[in-house]
Order: sequence, then C-alpha cells, then structure tokens
Amino acid sequence: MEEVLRFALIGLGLGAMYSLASQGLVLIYRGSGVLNFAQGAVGMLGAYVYYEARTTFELPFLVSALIGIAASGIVGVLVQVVIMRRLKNASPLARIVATLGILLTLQSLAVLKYGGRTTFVTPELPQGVIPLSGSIVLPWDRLIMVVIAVVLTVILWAVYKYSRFGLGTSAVAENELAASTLGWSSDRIAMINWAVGSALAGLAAILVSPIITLQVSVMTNLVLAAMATALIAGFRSFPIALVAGLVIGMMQTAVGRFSADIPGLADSLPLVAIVIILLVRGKSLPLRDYIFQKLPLVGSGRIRWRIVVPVLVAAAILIIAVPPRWQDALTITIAAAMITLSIVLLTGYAGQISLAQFAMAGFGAFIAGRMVSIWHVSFEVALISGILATIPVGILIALPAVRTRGITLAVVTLGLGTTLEFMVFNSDFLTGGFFGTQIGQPLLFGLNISAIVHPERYGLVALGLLLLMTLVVGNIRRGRSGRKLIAVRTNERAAAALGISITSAKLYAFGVAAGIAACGGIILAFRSESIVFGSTFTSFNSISAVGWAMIGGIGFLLGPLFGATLAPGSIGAALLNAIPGEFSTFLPLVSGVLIIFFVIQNQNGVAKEMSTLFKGLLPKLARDAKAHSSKELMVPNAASVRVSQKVLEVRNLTVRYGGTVAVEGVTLTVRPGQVLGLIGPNGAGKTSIIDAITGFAPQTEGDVILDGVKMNDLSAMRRARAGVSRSFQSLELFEDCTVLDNLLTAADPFESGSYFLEIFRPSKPRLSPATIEAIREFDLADELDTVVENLPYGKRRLVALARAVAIEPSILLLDEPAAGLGDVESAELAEMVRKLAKNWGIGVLLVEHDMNFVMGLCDEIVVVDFGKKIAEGSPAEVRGDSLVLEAYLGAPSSEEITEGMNR
Ligand SMILES: Nc1ncnc2c1ncn2[C@@H]1O[C@H](COP(=O)(O)OP(=O)(O)OP(=O)(O)O)[C@@H](O)[C@H]1O
Repeated sequence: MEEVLRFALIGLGLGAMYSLASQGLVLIYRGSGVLNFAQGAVGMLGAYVYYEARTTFELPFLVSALIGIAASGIVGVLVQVVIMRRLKNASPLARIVATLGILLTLQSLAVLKYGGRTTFVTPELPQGVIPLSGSIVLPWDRLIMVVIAVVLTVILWAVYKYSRFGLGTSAVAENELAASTLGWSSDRIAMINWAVGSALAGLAAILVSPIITLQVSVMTNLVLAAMATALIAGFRSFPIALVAGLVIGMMQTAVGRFSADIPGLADSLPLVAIVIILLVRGKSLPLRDYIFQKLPLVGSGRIRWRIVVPVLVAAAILIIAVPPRWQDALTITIAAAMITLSIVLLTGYAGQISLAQFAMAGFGAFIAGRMVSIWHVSFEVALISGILATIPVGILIALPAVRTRGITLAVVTLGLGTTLEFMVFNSDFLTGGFFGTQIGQPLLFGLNISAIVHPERYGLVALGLLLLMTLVVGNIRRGRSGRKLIAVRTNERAAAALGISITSAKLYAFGVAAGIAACGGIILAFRSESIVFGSTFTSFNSISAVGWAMIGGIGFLLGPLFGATLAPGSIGAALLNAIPGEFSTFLPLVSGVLIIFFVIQNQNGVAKEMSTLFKGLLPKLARDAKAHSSKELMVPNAASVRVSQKVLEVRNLTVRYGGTVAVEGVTLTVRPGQVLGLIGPNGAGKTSIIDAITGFAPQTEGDVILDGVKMNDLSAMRRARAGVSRSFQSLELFEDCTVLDNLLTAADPFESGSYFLEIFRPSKPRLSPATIEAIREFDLADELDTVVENLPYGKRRLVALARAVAIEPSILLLDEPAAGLGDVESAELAEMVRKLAKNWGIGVLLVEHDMNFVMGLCDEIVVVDFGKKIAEGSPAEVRGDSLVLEAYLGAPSSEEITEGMNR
C-alpha cells in the first residue's frame, strides 16, 4: 500500500499537467464550441520553444518558460483567427477535422525538425523530497506543480465567475446569438479563450517535459488524458477538472508501476474514465433544440461502369507494368483507400466520427497474421477471418456511439483505438516484438501472391478487393440501409420518429466499416513477410485517414482514391520521392495543410469536383442521373389506403423537465377516423404531450396505451413502428436529401434484413400507396428530385406531413402543421387531414394555433393550460367554455375567443 501511495504522489506532476491542459480545453470549448484535438500539439510546440530558448540560447529558466508559454498562446490566437473563425457555422465534423489538420500540421513540423527522437529536458524545479511517513515521500517538484495548478484553478474560477469577460464567455457558451445581441463580440471572446487555453497547454507541457521527456508522439497522445479530464468536468467546472486531472495522473502512475507486464494498461485509464462518463451521462436522442448543421454532400452511390471499367483496366496495366517500388506504392494506396472508404460509409453516410479506423485495420491484420503464423492457413481464410473478427470489435466501439454523438464520439473512438494500439499492437508478446509476426509468402487458392516475389499479383488482388469493397459501400448507399444511415446522420429525432432504429443503424455502420478497414489493413500488412504493427496502425494514421477522406470527398465512393494518395508510402509519397530531394518526408505536412484548406474551402472534397467535371464533359451522364428519377416510382392509381385502426389512450400523463412540470395529469383518447384538436396558449404543454406520446420527452408519468397495449417503456422508434407517427413543429426534415429520399426513408419497411441482403444487392426503392397518395394530394410530384432545403417553406411543411403519413400510421400527431401556410394551402391541408381521418381511418391529434383551422376541422377538442386539461368537447362546447375563455384572454364572449385565439 505504501508503495502504491509513493507512486501515486509521484503521479501528482502528471496529474497537474492534465488539469492545466484540460482547463485549457474547457476554455477553448466554452469560448468557441471547439474541442481542440490539437491541444497536445500546441502544448508540445511551446515545450520545444522553451527547450530551444533554454538550451540553444541559454536564457534563464523563467524567461524561457514565458517564451514557450507565449508561443503556444500565439499559435492558439492564429488558429482561431485564421482557421476557426471561418468555421463558426460549420458542422462539428468540419471543426473536428480542422483541429485534426492543425494537429497533423504541428506534429509533422515537429517531426521534420526533431524526428521521432526523445529529448531529455533538464529538471529546473527543486528535486528534493519531503518525507511524509515511512517510505512515503512527496517530491518537491510535484508539490510545486500542484501548487501552480491550484493557484491557476482559483484564478480561472474567479475570473470566469466574476469578471465581465468570464460572464461574456458563459453567455457565448450558452447561446452565441443571444450573447452577441447583448453586445459581446463572440470573435474576441473566442480569441482570448484560445490564447489562454493554448498558453495553459504550453505551461503544462513545459512543466511535465522533464518527467516524461519531449517526444512528438507522446506529447500529442497526452491530449487524450486531458480530454478525459475535461469530460469529467462536464467541459465546465475548473475545480472538478483540477481534481479529476490529479486523480487520473496519480492512478496512471501507480497502475503503470504495478502493471509493467501489461503494456498500455496505465495509458488506457483515461479511456476507461471517458467511457464510464459517457455511459452515465450520454443521452440517447438529442433534445428539441437540436440544430440542423450543414454537412458535406453525399454522392448517389451509383457505380458508373463507363468510367470505372477504363480506370480499372488502366490501374491493372499500371500495376503490372511499373517497377516494384511503384507497385508497392500502388498497393499501399489501394489499401489506404479501403481504410478511407470505411470512413466514407461511417462518417460520410452515417455521420459517425471515428478516429479508430487504422486500429480496426490493424486488428484485422493482427487476426489474419496470427492465423497464418500459428495455423499456417491460406491467405483467403486469413483474410475472411480477419474481416469477420474485426466486425464485432467495430460494433463494440459503436456501443458508446449509441449514447453519444459528435465530438464526444470522436474522443471515445480515439481512446479505444489508442488502447488497441498500446495493448495489442505494441505488445511484444502478442505481435512478435521487434521481428514482428512471421507470415511468410501468402498463398491465394494455392497461388503465391507474395508482394515481394510477385508484387503485380498482390497488387491485382488488392485492386480486386478495393473494387469489391466499393461495390459493397455503393450497394449500401443506394439501398434502404443507406437511406437509414443518412437519415440518422441528418436528424436522429426525425429518424426515430419514422421507426428507424438509431442503435441498429449505428452498430451496422461501425461493424461494416470495421470489416472494410480490416480488409485494407490486411492488404497493408501482408505486403511483407513479417508484420510489424506498431509503426503502421497508429492513432496518428487513424486521425490522418479522416483528413484523407475529407480531402478526397467524404460522401463519395471515388473520394478514397484521391484521399489515399496522401497516405505514407502511397503513390503521392512515391511521386514526391521522384523529385530530387527528401520531399516525401513533407507528405504528412502537406496533408495537414491540405486538410485545413479543404475544410475551409470545400468540404465536399476532390471527388465532388471531379463528378461535376465529368458531368460537364459527358452530358449523357447527367441525363442518366435524371433518368432514374422519381417518375418510375409513381405506380399509377394506388389502391385506396386503409390503415390498421387503433385507439390511442393517454391516461394521467405528466411530463417534467427537471423542476418544470410541463404537463400534469392529462387524459385524452384519439379514435380511428377522428380528428382531435389539442389547443392551449403558448407554453401550455401541447408539444410536450406529443413528445411524451411519441417517446421523445425525457421524464413522463402516466400511461400511453395503443390498442390496449401499454407503450410506456417503448422507445420512440418502437412507438413509431407500433403505428404512432408525428410531425414536428420545426419540421425536422432530412434537409440535405431530396423530397423523394425523405419519403422513401419513411416508406421503407421496418425489417432489418435489408442491412445484410443489400450489401450484395440493393432493393429497388418502393413508395407505399400512402406515400403516392400523399404526393398526389400535396402536389409534390414535380418536387420529388428537389433537395428539401431548396424548397419554399409552405412546400416543406407539406413534405413533412407527407413523410409522417408515409409510414401509414394508425395515429398521426400533427404539431402546428398549418403554421406559416397561406389561406389556400391551409385549406388544402385541412382537406387532406380530413381525408386521412375519414377515408384512411387514421386517428389524428392536431395541435394548432389557427383557431379557424381547428374549429373547422376537429371533431372534438381538448384544451390545456399550464399543463392541465381545462376543457374538452365539441368545437361549439369548447368555444363557450368559461375556463377556456379565461385561459385565452379572459375574453367575455365566444366570438371574441376565436378572435383571441387567432391572435
Ligand atoms: N426541453 C425542455 N426543457 C425545459 N423546459 C421545457 C422544455 N421543453 C418545454 N419546456 C417547458 O415546458 C412547458 C410546455 O412547453 P411546450 O412546448 O410543451 O408548450 P406548447 O403548448 O407546445 O407551447 P407552444 O404553443 O408555444 O409551442 C413550457 O413552460 C416550456 O418552457
């Protein structure tokens, strides 16, 4: 025990550094909404500047330290002003990728100057110890570091709690728009926070460099621990960050001392902390204030054989004809393209950010390599086993994704990938150490395909596999699974409301992507006769791969081909090498800078440019694209629709948001064929009732019963599948998809077999009779191929309604469907709703402020005020009810109430 304590106290230094670096992260996050993956690299830069000032220029310690801290701060300001300011309205993905680009740029600059070597930094703080009890001592330098961390924490806490600037930062963090109307310049606030946050990273790195030495990769990896600390502090509390950082640092040092035989265990501790925090805190669906963000475009997933075949033939000829060095570069490019392709599926289509794809690739290679070295299986068996074994690992990584999204997901995947790297790839015991895993020369169906003896054969096999994987991803994109993934990426709430299982979609995307990455990893690894994992399957490459995907075009099948030319050893490197001089060493730097450039200038990547170019050059292609239009899907005269009729009963419903009681004890019944109005003044609780019925409200009591079956414990998705559909006040359409895709997503059957079958052959899209009917009624036929965000508001409302109807629900809950519509459109809408109820047998619950609309359309009306039901009855009864009159205006007569309600 004494021994544990002794090492824990030594870990205080590391802990203090985590605290400071994480507080820097918190400042940057609160000041600008960016989770800075480059935080470690910015700190590292400060530490190197300090080291140069101290050793090369022999400046005094304090002066050198101040210069180092200032250098980090200045880099922070530059990053904010030059890059982040331009990405203020970009998606979280774009901002994350930008910080990854900065990380790669800074890290490659450092590698160019210092290489991978370790630099020992002379300690400057006092080295003595303070005896505490028995053999337990507290080193002076650790104590000083803790004191610095505590003092800075107190200062930060006071400044951010009491100063004008601190309050401004909080205002910006809560609501940037509101803050700017209060007179705060959000740019200035962001810049100062970036300066201070980055300077803190510099200070932390300078303090810790004598303990952990200066090494490019180590410094950058430490950002994970800082992120874990910041997450525990909820990206908010400085004191909690201080304590959490100290605890993680102490635990890591103590565990590291006693688990030397399990490599990577200590390094994995921050990850464990991250995963636990996410599991405890994560929300499964974003709440109502979910904001639509512009995401990179997604391609159609169609394989244009007229282009693909010549390209394939040219590639094959190239592989056969060029000298072995170039053959290897081509093979590496193909393998990297497969790993990048997995990111197209996972991030481009499904919107899930993963910084673990090289780890997946490495795991596939690990399994395949071990199988060959131990059991001497043939290449095809090893390949398939490697891919199949990696799929569950991908799904495992996805488990946190189910409860989280965006930046936190990026942190988790980075953590899990790094853990694999530390615990498996760097383990001599598991991977064969310095000499690697011996696999000899691979045999494919008895044919020697060794990349050393027959590089052209190996290259062709790689090319074939890339084609296969591209077909798989293309099939997924064009089929139902692709629509589900894109729905999840665009708007999880809307997807759940259509009965799409968010969980299955995410697990599926992670699983398949892991398999594809594994295939790439196996090709990459089997190029030599012994696999050395540590240097290839790194977090650094995982991070880079997201950048390659972005540059190539993260939503396009063709993207990986362009992106992969930036991979180390790829054709891009070979071309740079062909120029006299050591140019290929500049490749990581070039990719870092390109990533930043593309994120700012063109988030759709090279592939989008190329496809536009091709369409311009070959107009027939553009015509082809149109040919597969919606028209063919419009089966003439669909049989009239009759849904399965169910009664919805809501009993004693109560909804709470923390301390606010939004709905209290409301009871109502929606019958088939009936339009029930739900009205009440603003804030009365109407939307909360719809949210509670559909499974979107967080805390509810009472019963929601559909056809005698309680739905209380069902998720939003299950309730939709049971037959309860809804529209949203804010529409929540899949804005960057066409009208047709929005409707098809809803009309797709719920069964999940498509996830597997469509890998091989996508099913033909099919519109349900209800959808076709809705398209006719709402006059949407000419708009089917229009991207929703380009439609006028009135039309978008109709698309939202058509989408809600497309799942052929028994019960339809409409949240202010007439808001913003003109008189003619309103009348058409009323006609349609009536038809849905009378002809189709749907039970409709209608929330609406337009009283003429409600009174003219509803069979019965329920009135709520302050969350309670105050009246119900026919429109005439409600109009004359004194409580209702009072709730609306205190209006004296029933004529005035309709007028008052309409105001
Ligand atoms: N996510 C939330 N967190 C906290 N309070 C909430 C939340 N959503 C709604 N509320 C509160 O619950 C109450 C009911 O809101 P709700 O939106 O359900 O009313 P509404 O009748 O639909 O209003 P409106 O007609 O303006 O849309 C309001 O006081 C609102 O401020």
